[in-house]
Amino acid sequence: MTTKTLTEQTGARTDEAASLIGDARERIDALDDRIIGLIQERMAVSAVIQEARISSGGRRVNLNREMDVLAHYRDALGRPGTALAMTMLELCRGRI
Ligand SMILES: C=C(O[C@@H]1C=C(C(=O)O)C=C[C@H]1O)C(=O)O
Repeated sequence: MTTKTLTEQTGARTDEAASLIGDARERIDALDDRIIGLIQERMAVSAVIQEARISSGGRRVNLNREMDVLAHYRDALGRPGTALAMTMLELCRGRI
């Protein structure tokens, strides 16, 4: 097995930049772990709401609420925020 140098792994052209990128990527990996954990927590909370609504005779999906969630993400992150929220809603309530 050949081990790549940090410079090869990062695409940087100097050791200084490679070191900075290596450190920053560790932070990104840690942030991604937290984001994934938060999404999983959100999925569990969303499931509780959906089950309560279905048990009460209602529907799984509530489109008015989903519009508010989409607007929240769009206002914070712009147009890509809408796409992100749509993916997250699909994770939380499945495809409709
Ligand atoms: C969680 C709910 O149920 C569903 C899931 C939603 C979500 O994950 O944000 C939003 C609306 C509903 O389609 C809710 O009504 O709040």
